[in-house]
Amino acid sequence: MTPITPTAEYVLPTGLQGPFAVSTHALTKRFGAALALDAVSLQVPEGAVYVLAGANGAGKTTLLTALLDLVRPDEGRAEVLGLDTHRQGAMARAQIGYMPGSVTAAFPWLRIGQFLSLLGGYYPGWDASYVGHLTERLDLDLNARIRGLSKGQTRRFQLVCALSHRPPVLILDEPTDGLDPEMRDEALGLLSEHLADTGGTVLLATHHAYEVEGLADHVGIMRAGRLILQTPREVLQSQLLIYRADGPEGWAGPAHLDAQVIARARSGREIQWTVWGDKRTVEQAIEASGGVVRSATPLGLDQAVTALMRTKELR
Ligand SMILES: Nc1ncnc2c1ncn2[C@@H]1O[C@H](COP(=O)(O)OP(=O)(O)OP(=O)(O)O)[C@@H](O)[C@H]1O
Repeated sequence: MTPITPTAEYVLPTGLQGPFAVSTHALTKRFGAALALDAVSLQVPEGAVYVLAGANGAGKTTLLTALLDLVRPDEGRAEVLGLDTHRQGAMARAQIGYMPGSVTAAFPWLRIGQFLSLLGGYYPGWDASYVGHLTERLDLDLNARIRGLSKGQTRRFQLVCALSHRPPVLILDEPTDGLDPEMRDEALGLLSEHLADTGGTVLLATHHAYEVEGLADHVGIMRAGRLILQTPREVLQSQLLIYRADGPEGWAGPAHLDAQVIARARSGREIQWTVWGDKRTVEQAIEASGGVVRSATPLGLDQAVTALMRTKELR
């Protein structure tokens, strides 16, 4: 099959409904000449597991760090649970469990247990037994010094720090990066338990959407500083389908589809379209052109994200 990259511009609806646990309003950030965030208006509904995808350098980390007020936007503003992330930064951060994308951990001379005791002092509802449960599940030695941790151990330690105070909002930057498969499953299991216990909201950036296939219910895709799409998962599944169809010798499919073709491929007489649009409308267009639709199937989360990331332009 030879995929054909479309050249048209696409307009995809968002359809997101509030209240939003995290929202940004035309957030813009420049690093010199580089436009890292271009008027980003993110909307993460309360209780959502929102997956933020995008190629390297798309602006995901800049967006997440702006929510922590670690990066100051040039324009626009952001809110977490209704708190302005700059003017009410300390209050907003108290609501957030944050796992950074980098493996650098603070206070490298401390032991894990010492650091967690220190952290607990900032949270009135700190539950030491829950923290013990987290460190045990992620196989962390409380006596280990932070500076001596491997990359994967540091990532596990960072995840414990993010979850330990049971925050209502989790912001996780590549949470499984550096984890071996067993620890990745353990980490995702803890995340799932956290969600069941707290009913909280998760915003996570990842290059591996398949890992959160079972958790994610909202998707946002960034490209070159722009949020080119954000949508509930069920909209993705009902609107973005792969159509497999064939027709008589020489059949090339409908000249025009009243929907947005994300990708096309041909194998012998079978043509495959990845299309965003109303299923019945697409099927009727294929049939009207003399084709027979053999199947119309939704894409898995990872497939959908990859297909949408590859399109030339989404607005
Ligand atoms: N501190 C900085 N100074 C200068 N440019 C920066 C800085 N931080 C980010 N950038 C630039 O901003 C853009 C967005 O970077 P960002 O790290 O947010 O992307 P990303 O989507 O998280 O990428 P990745 O998937 O590789 O982690 C890139 O062009 C990057 O080079």
